Amino acid sequence: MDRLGVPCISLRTCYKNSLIHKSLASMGFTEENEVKPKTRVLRYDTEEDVAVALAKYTAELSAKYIKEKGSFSVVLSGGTLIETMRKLVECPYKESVDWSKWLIFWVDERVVPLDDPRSNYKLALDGFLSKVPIPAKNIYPIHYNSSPDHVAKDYEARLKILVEKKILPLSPTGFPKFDLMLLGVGQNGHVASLFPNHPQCHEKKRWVTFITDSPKPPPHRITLTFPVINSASDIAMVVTDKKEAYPVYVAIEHIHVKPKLPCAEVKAAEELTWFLDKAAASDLPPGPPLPHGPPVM
Ligand SMILES: O=C(O)[C@H](O)[C@@H](O)[C@H](O)[C@H](O)COP(=O)(O)O
Repeated sequence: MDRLGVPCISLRTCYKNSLIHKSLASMGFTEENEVKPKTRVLRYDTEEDVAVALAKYTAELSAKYIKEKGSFSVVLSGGTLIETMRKLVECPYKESVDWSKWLIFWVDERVVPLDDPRSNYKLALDGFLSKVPIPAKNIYPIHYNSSPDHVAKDYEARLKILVEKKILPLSPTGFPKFDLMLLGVGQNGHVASLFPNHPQCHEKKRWVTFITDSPKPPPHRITLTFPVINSASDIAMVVTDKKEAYPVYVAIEHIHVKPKLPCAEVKAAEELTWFLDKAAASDLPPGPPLPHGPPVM
């Protein structure tokens, strides 16, 4: 927060914006044609502030995408994200959001029955989906049926059918294009169920893959792959814990570490927004990051 209580946007973002503005102005574009910046870092004092900001951001994107394309596809993760989404199911958003146009997917799932307490579907159902009128036919859980490989193939096949039916658009990259992904970050820098030093991070063809030795329990998990994650239009990285301060720092400051941290590999097609509370931002330089380029490797 700055002294006026306004969340700090990274100077690097402001710098990028000013370059974008200059080049647009030289091409004769006006503010109306404004291009979104690629990355924003929003720093808040508390987790409560993050929850408030995340609800506003999500509701605004919902209105924008529904106006533009008639639907809003949202990809959820597990962990603390659902709890941080709590303000979205409260006034004014509970009433103002057009929930009938939402489509819900999961970026990852534990290979357990959907009513198992460890299931990301159950987590979202209990904390979010049961509180808003999203039509059941618009909710696409990752079904547990047999082996992790089979579950992953099944979800990929279902996504392909949605693309064929034009319920989901295909991005120019050849992967499905979701409107918004809401991701958490693990202490070891993982996102979704893509863990450092695991081959799933390098998958280039499959839309959905699986892991049977996840360092975060349970070991069997299904996950969307990076080509799908990075084809999403907007991505929010939501982090509100001191435990994740180091991976947040590595990703935002472009620090070279080996193995690479998955959270540093996330790129949105349009805009990546980091929502951080003070604890999650505590390894970043004080105040907004400096307007320099990535550090020399
Ligand atoms: O199912 C999962 O475990 C997640 O999707 C995982 O990627 C999670 O988002 C991170 O581990 C952050 O979890 P926390 O928010 O609990 O730190």
